[in-house]
Amino acid sequence: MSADIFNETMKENVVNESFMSGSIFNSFLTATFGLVVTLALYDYWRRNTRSYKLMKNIPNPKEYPIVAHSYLVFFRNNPEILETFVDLIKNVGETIRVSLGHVNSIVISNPVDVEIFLSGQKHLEKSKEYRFFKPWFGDGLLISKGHHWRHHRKMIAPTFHQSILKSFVPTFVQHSNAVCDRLLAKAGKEFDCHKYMSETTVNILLTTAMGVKKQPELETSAKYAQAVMDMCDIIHTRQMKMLYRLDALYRLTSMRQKDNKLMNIILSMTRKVVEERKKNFNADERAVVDKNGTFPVNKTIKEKKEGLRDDLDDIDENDVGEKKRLALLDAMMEMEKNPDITWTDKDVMDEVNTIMFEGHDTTAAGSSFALCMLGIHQDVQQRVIEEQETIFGHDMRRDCTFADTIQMNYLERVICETLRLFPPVPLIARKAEEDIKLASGPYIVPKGTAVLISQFVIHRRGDVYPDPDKFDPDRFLPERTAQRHYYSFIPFSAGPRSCVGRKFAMLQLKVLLSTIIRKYKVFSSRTDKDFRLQGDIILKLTNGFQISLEPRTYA
Ligand code: HEM
Repeated sequence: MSADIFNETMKENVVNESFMSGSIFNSFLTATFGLVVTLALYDYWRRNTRSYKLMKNIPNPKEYPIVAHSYLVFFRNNPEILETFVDLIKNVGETIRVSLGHVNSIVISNPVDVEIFLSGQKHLEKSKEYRFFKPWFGDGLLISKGHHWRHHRKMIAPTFHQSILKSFVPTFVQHSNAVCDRLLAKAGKEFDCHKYMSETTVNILLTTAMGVKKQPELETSAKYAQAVMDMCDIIHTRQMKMLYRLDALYRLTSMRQKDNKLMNIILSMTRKVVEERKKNFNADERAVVDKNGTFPVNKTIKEKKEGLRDDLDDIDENDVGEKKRLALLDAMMEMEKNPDITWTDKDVMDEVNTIMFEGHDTTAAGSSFALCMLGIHQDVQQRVIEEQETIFGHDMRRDCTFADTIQMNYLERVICETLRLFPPVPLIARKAEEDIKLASGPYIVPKGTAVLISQFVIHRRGDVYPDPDKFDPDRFLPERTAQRHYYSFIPFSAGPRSCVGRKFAMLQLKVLLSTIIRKYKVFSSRTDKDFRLQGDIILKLTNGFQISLEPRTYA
């Protein structure tokens, strides 16, 4: 190659390169300009939606263009999100607007507003955030809507009739005794009681509502319970973080692979339960024959304030007389066989998955928090044991009966106070079915908005509960309860869509705690100021439910 040709080629290369880099630069500029214009248009659109304009006057934290309030959750982990949320309500107000990008939600914490959304038949649909449960619960009670929900609620609520619950008590006792035996190995040491409580509550559900006959392997129950907790962590992250909300992006993440593995563990366990029950199903053998129809607790139910009554109260009061009654899974098997009732295999699986989750993780958290509280507040524990002594007399080791639980008024107050301070479900959400004016202020909630109701925040309102962080079970003395707005204590939600298992939960908690407390003195080296709370679907302690136990001795 001659020098001239070489120089020419070099010149051409330089020109080409500078042309190339110039065109890359131009493309970059065009793309950046395009992105800025698109984002500006998006922000203009976001601020001009009907929903945004109607909610503009609702107090809210500092809002940035495009991301709006998303920055509040961007770089925060789940425990930090709960803290941020509580601080917001303290600093911004009892009612706040939170906009994650263009998705506007309202957080309400005044009981008069809460009543609007929970009582009555209007706002029964859950907000869009519940859709992340769909692969797990299908159309189960917790997330279903419309006619499907009404039909299922009507069929399932009677399976929690008092006569069925009464028949569960010996099984509650059996599992409570079994966990006490296992806890003996931990006596004198500090340990996390949550694992023990969740194994127990999983096994209780399997052997009561699900009718499993063989005592389940503890390892299987523990694996299921852990998978449920990890899955809740994932769902909570998807609810809070914009990037994980989009299915297309979520599919590309490593979280999705973990999600698949966890769902496998969860669904294979519930599938096995249903298959086994189908093989051994005999309705007559399992039926509870209810001859009495009514129990003394009905007195309390009748005295209950009108605003808090729900279908469970109606069923216990009105569905009386001699009847054969079936527990949940058996009742669903019967419905499936009945040509007059629409009930499919999928309906059975959806409800089993829903109730296995709702029924165990909540009571595991409730009992673990209660044990921590008893360990911290020795004076309260002393009153609990004195009440147990008046009920059990000189036979503190005997099994607890349904009649005993009715006399456990102080223990019931301890459970209520625990659920007030540490509601296992710290937040629920409904979809506004029409434009609604709030009762507490000049605010409009537009149709379609997600209405977030935080039990955690409502239960700690200083104007409703003086010295709100103090653990004081006597707040639940009937005369003190009567002075509060009835939507100011809603651990089980309230109204037509309240927790269908609330009576099951209260009975189980009484039997479990009464059995443990009669066998062990509970201690804690912490105070509740040391608690590191995490509110991902079910309230937990990231630093563990640490307690220690000492066996009680009786003469
Ligand atoms: C301390 C224990 C419990 C607490 C604090 C609790 C709390 C709640 C709350 C707050 C809701 C409303 C959820 C929402 O609107 O998003 C709910 C619904 C529900 N709970 Fe519970 N729950 C407990 C125990 C149970 C048990 C033991 C079962 C079943 C055996 C159960 C089954 C359900 C079901 C099926 C729903 C959906 C009801 C519907 O939408 O019609 N829960 N629970």
